[in-house]
Amino acid sequence: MNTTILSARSLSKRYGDGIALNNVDLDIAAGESVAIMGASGSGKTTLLHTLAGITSPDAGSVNYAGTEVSALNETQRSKLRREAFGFVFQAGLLIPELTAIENVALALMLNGVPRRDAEAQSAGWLAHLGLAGMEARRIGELSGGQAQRVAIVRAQVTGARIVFADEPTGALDSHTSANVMSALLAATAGRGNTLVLVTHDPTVAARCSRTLYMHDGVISLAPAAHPDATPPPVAHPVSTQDGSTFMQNQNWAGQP
Ligand SMILES: Nc1ncnc2c1ncn2[C@@H]1O[C@H](COP(=O)(O)OP(=O)(O)OP(=O)(O)O)[C@@H](O)[C@H]1O
Repeated sequence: MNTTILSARSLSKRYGDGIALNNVDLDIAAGESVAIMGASGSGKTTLLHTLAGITSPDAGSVNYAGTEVSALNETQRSKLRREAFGFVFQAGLLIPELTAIENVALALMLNGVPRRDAEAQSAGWLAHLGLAGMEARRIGELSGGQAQRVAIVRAQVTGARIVFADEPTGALDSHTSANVMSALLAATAGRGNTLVLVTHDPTVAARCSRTLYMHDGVISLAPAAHPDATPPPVAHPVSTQDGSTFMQNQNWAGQP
């Protein structure tokens, strides 16, 4: 649980006169689920994209499992993203013209898996996340929660060691959001992989093993006095399908 899989050192990123990341240091261990909260514009998405090698920092470095991500060229970074990382975003990255199974299988086929194998693996994973019978539906024929579960399957079907999620439950009602979070945690930290997610929702953050707060491009362990950063309730242990449980959200024990 203590093996660092992703670390950032002195990350800085400016957009014009604005500072999106200001000298950020962060270590994330394999198997952790880390929630990033903070006010709008505080730098959460910039941090997520910089950790994932989508955005290049102006200064500082990101290291993934011994690889200096910031030193890779775009082709190498894109290969790393395809093979080691998965992504779940609020609006989804799903292709509406394709069916659920085609969306998932595509991720495998891009990594060289033959179509027949890709579809067989995808069908297994879709069933695992409660989507059996929906394989042939196009994305528009699924509910928001079902579509997000397809996005989760697609993000981790390639064996992603880290899944980055930006507001994965942002468009969902609270009941569906809780179900999608269960699926996301079971498919990532529940399998020993890592989840880094951005959320405005304290109940979503409370399901993760650690919550970080961003203020003006800086990370802290405590929320600002801002309505977006209301402390989450102490987390309940989350059961996985294999009967184990996730850690509680530890930041809140005994904190004001
Ligand atoms: N591509 C860009 N061009 C210019 N400015 C940007 C760009 N991306 C982000 N910014 C600015 O950087 C700052 C941090 O943005 P970021 O999207 O990381 O914040 P956030 O905390 O994720 O916000 P939100 O919760 O609203 O999504 C903001 O001031 C934003 O306007």
